[in-house]
Amino acid sequence: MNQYFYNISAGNIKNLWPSAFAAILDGIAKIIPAALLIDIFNTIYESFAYPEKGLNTGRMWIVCIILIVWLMVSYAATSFLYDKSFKAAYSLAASGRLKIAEHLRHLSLGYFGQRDPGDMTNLLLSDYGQVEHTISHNVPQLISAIMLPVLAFAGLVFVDWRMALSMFIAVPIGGLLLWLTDSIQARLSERHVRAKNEAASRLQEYLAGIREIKAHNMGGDRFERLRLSFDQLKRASIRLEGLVGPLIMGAMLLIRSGMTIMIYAGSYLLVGGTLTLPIFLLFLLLGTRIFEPLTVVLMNYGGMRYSAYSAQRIMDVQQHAPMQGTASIESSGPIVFDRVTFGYDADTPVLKDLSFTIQPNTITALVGPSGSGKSTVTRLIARFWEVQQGEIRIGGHSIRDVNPENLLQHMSMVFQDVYLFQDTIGNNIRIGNMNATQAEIEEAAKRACCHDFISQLPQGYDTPVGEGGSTLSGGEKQRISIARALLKNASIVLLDEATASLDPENELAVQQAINELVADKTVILIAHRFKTIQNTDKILVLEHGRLVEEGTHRTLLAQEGLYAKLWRLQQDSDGWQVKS
Ligand SMILES: Nc1ncnc2c1ncn2[C@@H]1O[C@H](COP(=O)(O)OP(=O)(O)OP(=O)(O)O)[C@@H](O)[C@H]1O
Repeated sequence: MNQYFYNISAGNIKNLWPSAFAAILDGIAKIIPAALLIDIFNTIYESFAYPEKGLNTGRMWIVCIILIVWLMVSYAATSFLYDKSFKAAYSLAASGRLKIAEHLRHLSLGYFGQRDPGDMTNLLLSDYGQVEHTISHNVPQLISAIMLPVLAFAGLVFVDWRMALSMFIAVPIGGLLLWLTDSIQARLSERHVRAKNEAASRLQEYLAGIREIKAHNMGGDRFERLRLSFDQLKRASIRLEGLVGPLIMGAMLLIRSGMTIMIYAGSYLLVGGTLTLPIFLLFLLLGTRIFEPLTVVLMNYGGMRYSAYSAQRIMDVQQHAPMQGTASIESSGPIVFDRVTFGYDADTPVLKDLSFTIQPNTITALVGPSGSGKSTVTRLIARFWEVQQGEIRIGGHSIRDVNPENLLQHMSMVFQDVYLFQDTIGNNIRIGNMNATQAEIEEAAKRACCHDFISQLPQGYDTPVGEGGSTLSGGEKQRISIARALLKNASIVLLDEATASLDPENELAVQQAINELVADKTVILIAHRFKTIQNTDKILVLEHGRLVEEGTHRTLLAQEGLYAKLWRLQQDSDGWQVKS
């Protein structure tokens, strides 16, 4: 139970106090008027039983006034505290979501490779929504449902222990039933969440790949996977409701049977003369009130069990250790790969025993056949993944010890697959430097050869970009990405096929812009077109994740090895054309 509260409060049980306090107050507020009503009844009853005394109107008035004042005070107090509990729930969820999003930023990209994107979206929206609802609605109900019977039992035992016992005797049996079936419910909830995540992932995949699905007329297979996942979700939902529902109904029935037992026992004792009518009425009135919250809680029990699993998933992500490191690199210094072995999956290394040194303020080109590990080298320099063996050092510091934020401050990157955010073009360039002025953004855009096309758009730099940059061409996106890098002006520049998707007209201009960008920088460049790297300071030739050659264009050609072979192949392919 403690773990449950710990989880749903995202590790801070104090967050639940306002709702707990509100719930207890609300519970007491419900009992007091009932007790006062009994006093009114007792006063009237006495006036009939002892007519010589007459009706004690003074007492009646006092009780009525207390009742009115109590109702007003309790209304004000509970609405104030409920307001607090709802606010606590919603702010907990809002800050929790942001905290998780921030935490995710500090995890290595390897972590995301192990999880489905749909799963993460579900976690942040659906799981948090579930927990939010539990804290704002179910936790107050649960606390009230537990506290009320306990307080009532403690009080009623002194009024008439036989009646109190008969009223509460079935409660532990109902609780026992729930406890015994808890593991089944936990398992079914878990399966349901998994099925829901799978359906969300398949749907996301289907929508993201809709272009390919249409282009290749893939309806059948893809649609089948989507249909299967929805089918699985339907079955998991039916199983969850079908099994958990009757169990909860059973527990509810058992608990409610306490009222029947109490009525039976009360009638028996009343007839026997050992119980007075007002006491019997008191138990009858309180009985309906006390078990009401418990019934509501049981109705929502499935949802609460479910949210326990949601909360556990949130905690698991929160407890996943972020990337460590406190050192900072002041000036970039040489980049050293020291016997680095790395695989996205630890059992299949992509880079094997890789060693080389890149001197500061030089341009180093990475070449090699497709899949040889060139992009992986650049991702490791940026510490998107941690290496499994060996060490990468920048300026003498192992990057494992460097603060990841500090490391990335020193790097500008231009990837093959550019992602643009759903924002204006200007703001997408500003990502390079959030403090940049409009003039600086335009200057960077001019140098990256995208100012002209942006200016021709109806809203210029304020033109919104579709999600992922879907409203721009590949070349346009890449130029915007170069503008970002120019704006960042970091000392290490990682260029991954920066000019691959540009038309020949723009390529020259972009090449000039890149030349400006790379001046006095440490540059690691992946370019498939060898003519762009003939003048680089060093070329590293990779094959199957190993460094097979290293030198300048001239020395490598003279070696007549893999580089010379790839160079000749490219020379030949440059002369190819599609024949009509
Ligand atoms: N995120 C990833 N998860 C698992 N495997 C990956 C991932 N990225 C790349 N790989 C694999 O690692 C190997 C090296 O990939 P990498 O992208 O570094 O090669 P590359 O030389 O840059 O290729 P290309 O020239 O085609 O871009 C390939 O076998 C690739 O399939």
